[in-house]
Amino acid sequence: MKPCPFIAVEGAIGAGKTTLATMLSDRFDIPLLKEIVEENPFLDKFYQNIEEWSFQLEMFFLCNRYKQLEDTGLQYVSRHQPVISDYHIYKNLIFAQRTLKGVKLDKYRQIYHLLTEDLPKPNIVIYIRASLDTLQKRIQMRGREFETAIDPAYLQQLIEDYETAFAELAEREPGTRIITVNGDEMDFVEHPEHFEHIAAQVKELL
Ligand SMILES: Nc1ncnc2c1ncn2[C@@H]1O[C@H](COP(=O)(O)OP(=O)(O)O)[C@@H](O)[C@H]1O
Ligand SMILES: Nc1nc2c(ncn2[C@H]2C[C@H](O)[C@@H](COP(=O)(O)O)O2)c(=O)[nH]1
Repeated sequence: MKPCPFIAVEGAIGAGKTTLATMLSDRFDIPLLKEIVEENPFLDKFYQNIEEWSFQLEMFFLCNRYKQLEDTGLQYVSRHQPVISDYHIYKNLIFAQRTLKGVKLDKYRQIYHLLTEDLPKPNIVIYIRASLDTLQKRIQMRGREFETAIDPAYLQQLIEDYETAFAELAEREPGTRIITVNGDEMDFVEHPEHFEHIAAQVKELL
C-alpha cells in the first residue's frame, strides 16, 4: 500500500511554490497548508537590514511552521489524510544557515533540531529549480513592496543553497520522492500542458 501523501512544494523565493501547490490542491482535492507571509511583522525590516533582524525573523518562521505542522500532524497525517503545503520545514535551515552566524546560528540549529525531530515530514517533495532571472521576474510580477529590497546576490546564494540542500535531502532520505521541476521552462501558469505534465507525475504517486 502506498503511504498517505504529504506533499511539499519547495524552491527559492518566487519559484512558484504557492501557485503550483494551489493548482495541485485544486486538481487532486487535497487540503492546502499555506505559508503566512503578509502578516509577518519582520520581513520588511529584515530586507532593510538582514544582520539586525535575521534572528527574530528566522525564529518567527520556525515557530509558525512548527505550530502549523504540529496541527497538520494531528489533523491530517495521523488520520491518514493527504495534505499539501507550499513549504518544507527544511527551508528554515536553508535560510538560517545563510542569514545567521556564530552563536546565533548554533542556538538556532539546536532549537530547529529539537522542534522538528518529531514533526511529520513530507513523503513527496516537488522542488522547483529556477534561475536568478526567472525568480527576479516573478518576484517583480508578484509586486510585494518589501521584496523590492531583495539583493540579487542574496537570491543567487539562496538558489545555490537550495541546490546543495536538496541534494543532501535526497541522499539522507532516499524514501522521500523528489520531483524536480524546471521552473525556467515549465510555465504552468500560462501553459496548461506544462501543468498537466507535473500533475501526471504526482498522480502516479498518489
Ligand atoms: N511557472 C510559472 N510560470 C509563470 N509565472 C509563474 C510561475 N509560477 C509562478 N508564477 C508567478 O510568479 C509569481 C510568484 O509565484 P509564487 O507562487 O507566489 O512563488 P513562491 O510561492 O515560490 O514564492 C506569481 O505572480 C505567480 O503568478
Ligand atoms: N529569512 C527567511 N526568509 C523567508 C523564509 N521563508 C520565507 N521567507 C521569505 C522569502 C519571501 O520574501 C517571503 C515569502 O516566501 P516565498 O518563498 O513563499 O515567496 O518570505 C525563511 O525561513 N527565512
